[in-house]
Amino acid sequence: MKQKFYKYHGAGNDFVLIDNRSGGFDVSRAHVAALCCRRTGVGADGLMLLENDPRELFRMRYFNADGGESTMCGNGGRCIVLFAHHLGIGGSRKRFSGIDGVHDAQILSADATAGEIRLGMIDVPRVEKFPDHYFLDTGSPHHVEFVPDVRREDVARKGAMIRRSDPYAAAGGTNVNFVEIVSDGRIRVRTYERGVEAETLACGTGATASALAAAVRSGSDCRNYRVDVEGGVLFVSFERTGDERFTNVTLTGPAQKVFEGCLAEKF
Ligand SMILES: N[C@H](CCC[C@H](N)C(=O)O)C(=O)O
Repeated sequence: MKQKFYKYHGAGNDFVLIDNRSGGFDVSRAHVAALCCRRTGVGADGLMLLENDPRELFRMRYFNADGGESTMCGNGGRCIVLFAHHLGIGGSRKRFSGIDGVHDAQILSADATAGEIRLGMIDVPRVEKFPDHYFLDTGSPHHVEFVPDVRREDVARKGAMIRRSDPYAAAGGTNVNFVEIVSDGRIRVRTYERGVEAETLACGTGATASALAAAVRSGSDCRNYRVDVEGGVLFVSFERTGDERFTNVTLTGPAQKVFEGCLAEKF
């Protein structure tokens, strides 16, 4: 039987989605990378499988465009919630398991193609501060540095250099975010994504990391951030306990179905 696939994006971060509840999808590195290839495949920043889970509504597995299974994807999390909605799985609130733990999501609005989704992210117990950057894990690892004007940043070159530098190289690399403070509670972010090995139009865990780092850096008591990214606008909210512990972290933003299709027999 031909394998159906679906294409979604969240603020321009785009994904191939597969309903793999019956199992059997070929997750070899070569097959996933071939599907994500923008010239000879479907083309995407990543691929996600929706699978059965023993306790939660479903399980999300995330693979980067290089074919490797990876850590949490925030934009992907919002897209897979809309995908589950389109498959008739669960109601407006959905609880699913990801590689970093359980996520509670709420569909704020949705129609047959688009939706606005609020995604619960994991707690962030620590934000590491360095002279010229921050490092934190919001479900994926993020290097965050603040710059006067993100539009002037050579994200491709600087991002690749930092992503492969020590100490990140030995730990499997990191995503790299360049952040401009627009005002208290508003930032502009550009992200070089590990596993895509390029700048993406948005990175959900990166937008989240950038907002938390901006809160630590500013010392303000702002708890809600608007994050302007190349592909649109995301919103991050959180609670702070102590100086650097973040809980009730949420990432809110759009998810959009683009098309669906069937893979050719041999694909
Ligand atoms: N490339 C990331 C995973 C996807 C993150 C991004 N697409 C998001 O929306 O959070 C990594 O390997 O750490």
